[in-house]
Amino acid sequence: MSGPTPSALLFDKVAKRFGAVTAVDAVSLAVEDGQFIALVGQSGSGKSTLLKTVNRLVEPSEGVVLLGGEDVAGLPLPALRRNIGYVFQSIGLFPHMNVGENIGIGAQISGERLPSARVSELLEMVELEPAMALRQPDELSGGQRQRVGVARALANDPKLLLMDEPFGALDPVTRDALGMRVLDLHKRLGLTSVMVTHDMSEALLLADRVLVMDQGRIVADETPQALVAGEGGEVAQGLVAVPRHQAERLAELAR
Ligand SMILES: Nc1ncnc2c1ncn2[C@@H]1O[C@H](COP(=O)(O)OP(=O)(O)OP(=O)(O)O)[C@@H](O)[C@H]1O
Repeated sequence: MSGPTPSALLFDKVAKRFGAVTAVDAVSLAVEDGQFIALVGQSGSGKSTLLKTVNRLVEPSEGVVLLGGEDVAGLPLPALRRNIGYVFQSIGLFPHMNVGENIGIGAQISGERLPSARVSELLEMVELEPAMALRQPDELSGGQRQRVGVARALANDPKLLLMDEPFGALDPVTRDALGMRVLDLHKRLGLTSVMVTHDMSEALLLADRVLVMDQGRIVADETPQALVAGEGGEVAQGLVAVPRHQAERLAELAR
């Protein structure tokens, strides 16, 4: 008899200490297949550290992270990272490689070559022209570079997409457009997505589940609807107050 389907991602009492600093403090959490999670919280609350325990850019001091029921600590790093899309703010495109080569870097590391038709398909997914494949990264705008970062993260058809402040450096219009695009891809490709963001309004508008971190712990785990309705406790409501006050001030201007 087979047991229940394992969670897409499970953190079991995960802790990470850097010397005297406890960055992540005994976090237990299950992320189910197809969820879009936003991880919010003030600077230094442990969001990035928790996210990085999944692809083992950070090794936990205690606890385990299970990906589809498998302990990530027991998986060979290349195989683990091939199955996880990872987008981060500084993107990290290789300057001496063109866009197509950057998108295919994962395949190249595995000794394979991403077919140019696949590169074109990935560029179209992020609303870039296929001809962009031949450009160098320094010939792109910041928004275009970040789109290439998303295309690269999706190149190997991952089931899990991790994003660490993916749109943090973008202007608000580009940020909004790319966020909506990623949400569309999340649904269309059947991804499970976890996004770290400072921006509560971005979290409320994109995610179906918002986790609030404070001093290494998850202090709220709510739907956007519940947060907007005032649930989640003090820290969460402190963050929700920012977009709420902005919306009220904008409404004042319209009167
Ligand atoms: N490699 C490291 N060495 C030492 N301390 C670290 C390291 N990485 C993170 N920390 C510390 O761990 C704590 C949590 O950091 P983390 O980057 O996870 O927070 P965050 O919520 O993602 O912050 P931000 O939103 O500013 O990126 C901070 O006190 C930070 O200084």
